[in-house]
Amino acid sequence: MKVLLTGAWTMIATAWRLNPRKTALAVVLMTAGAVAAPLLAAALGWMTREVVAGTPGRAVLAGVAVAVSAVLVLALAHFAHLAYYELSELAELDFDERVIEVSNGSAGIEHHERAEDADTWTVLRQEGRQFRTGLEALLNGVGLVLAVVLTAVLLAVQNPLLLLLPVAAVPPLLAGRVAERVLDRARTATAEPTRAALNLFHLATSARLAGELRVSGVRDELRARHDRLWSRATRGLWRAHLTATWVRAAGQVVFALAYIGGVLLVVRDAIAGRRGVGDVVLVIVLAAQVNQQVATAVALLQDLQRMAGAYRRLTEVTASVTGPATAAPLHAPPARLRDGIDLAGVAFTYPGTDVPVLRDVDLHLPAGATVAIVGENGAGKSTLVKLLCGFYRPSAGRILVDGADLRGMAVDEWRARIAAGFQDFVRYEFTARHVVGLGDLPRLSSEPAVRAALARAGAAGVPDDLPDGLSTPLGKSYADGAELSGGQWQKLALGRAMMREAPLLLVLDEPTSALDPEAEHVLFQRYADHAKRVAGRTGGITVFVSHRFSTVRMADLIIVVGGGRVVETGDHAALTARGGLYAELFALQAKAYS
Ligand SMILES: Nc1ncnc2c1ncn2[C@@H]1O[C@H](COP(=O)(O)OP(=O)(O)OP(=O)(O)O)[C@@H](O)[C@H]1O
Repeated sequence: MKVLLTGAWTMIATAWRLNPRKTALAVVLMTAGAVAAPLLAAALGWMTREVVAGTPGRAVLAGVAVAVSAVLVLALAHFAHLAYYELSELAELDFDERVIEVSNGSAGIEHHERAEDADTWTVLRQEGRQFRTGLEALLNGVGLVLAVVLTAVLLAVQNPLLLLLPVAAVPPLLAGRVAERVLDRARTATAEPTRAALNLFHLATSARLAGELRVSGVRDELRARHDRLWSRATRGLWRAHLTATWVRAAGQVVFALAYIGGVLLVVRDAIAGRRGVGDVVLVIVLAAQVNQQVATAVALLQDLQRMAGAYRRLTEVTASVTGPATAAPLHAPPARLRDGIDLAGVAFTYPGTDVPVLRDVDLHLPAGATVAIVGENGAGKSTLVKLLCGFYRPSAGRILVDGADLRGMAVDEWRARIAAGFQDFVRYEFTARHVVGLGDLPRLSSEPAVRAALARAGAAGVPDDLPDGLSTPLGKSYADGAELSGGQWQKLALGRAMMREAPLLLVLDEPTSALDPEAEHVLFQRYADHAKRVAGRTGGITVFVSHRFSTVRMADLIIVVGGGRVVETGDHAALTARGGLYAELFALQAKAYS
């Protein structure tokens, strides 16, 4: 009940915050429309009484009352729709924005890894779409409460025993709540196959992946898997719907019996001459309305419960993402790096798994250095980079920035001093200028800054190939959006990473995989020169992950990762002379190219 009231309150408060005038109008119209229904029953009873009594003048008056209340019942709800339609659009948008904010508002990204949170996100994305129904239910509910009160008064005047009718409405209400809980549990339980099926659907319909899917001929396989996942999800939901229907039906039977009893009570009074025909008509219509009110209340309660559930999930996920507030004051990153970054006994295990991905990592990344991380697939290179960016906290050990623990540093401020380019970069469908400028928000639209960043990324020529230069909208979101090649997208993403001119840490995690080795080599050479100049001022460290040894060999320090441990460190000359894993990998690649 508390969840329900909190959800209802949050909804009405949201609607009021978004547009108080429309909220008030919708409440007034909905309430008046709902109250008009019992008034219609009263007017019908009155009209019947006047007709039976043979008073035509009063009967006509009562007829007008019947007509007016009938029109109000039909028309007011319709006008209320117009008022809350816009409100529900705004409220849905507001809900989506909160989900986006929570999804991206945390320091780390663990909440995207935990399976139980992933299920909550899936349900949240779906439930957000139901906002319209939730708000409509709430507004209807306000009117319904008044209508129920008025109906109860009219029934009590006829026979106090008839007040048991609304009481008999309680079992269907409770049954409705139980049924919704059954459905809610099923929705959470089937979130995993639903998420997997949606993922397959996006994959199978993505324009970007269409080529690979065709060549590998996996269409039927994907369809079969999609089918199996949906069947699993639907089976679970169907079973829950069946149970819910039985539970609801049992509740409704209780009310149906009470309804029959109530009508018989007044009919008996009428036969005994204690009541007139008008009273019988009134009770028959009112009792039917009580039935309808109960059905509406059950439906509204379900909608409200679903919305309340969505709010509860959002609140829970917000709390789990934000975590408890840290008591100790956080320190700011240094203005410039003097010593560098140290990793002391660092180990890391991904949330929800129990195999450590990194162990016993002790490293010193000197200020101003260019550092390459190499190793075989799955060795832990990207994980190391993510720890440096503060996406995750080490499970053991410490990362020290000029001696200060990263754990105690204000993550937002640390991020503001980092620039990063990843293999999985974002294809923002904005103008080319903004696609790059987003790398440094204060200079989002600055043409000189964007061009300089593109030059550092070896991508100065990309805008020249676009119909409207940097002003060209990119991607399929626009009718006239230009579509870029994978390499062009990657170059713009690299430009974005280069927007911050003097970061303390620049991480490049295979951001050049779509470029040819020579282009990658030239780019790193150019960037390393720039980095050296900037490093003189800020002591900034460049860390890059690459499988190409022609690039790697340029680094001041090469870190070789193998099986979750650092197996070798040194520069190219020292490592080749050592004849270890690096020398082996280097020789293998050199042979492949020769
Ligand atoms: N989000 C995650 N959750 C659980 N395990 C993960 C996650 N990301 C990576 N891993 C595991 O951690 C190990 C190291 O992955 P990582 O991405 O750091 O390797 P990598 O050296 O960068 O590999 P590659 O060269 O293929 O990019 C792998 O075994 C991988 O399965």
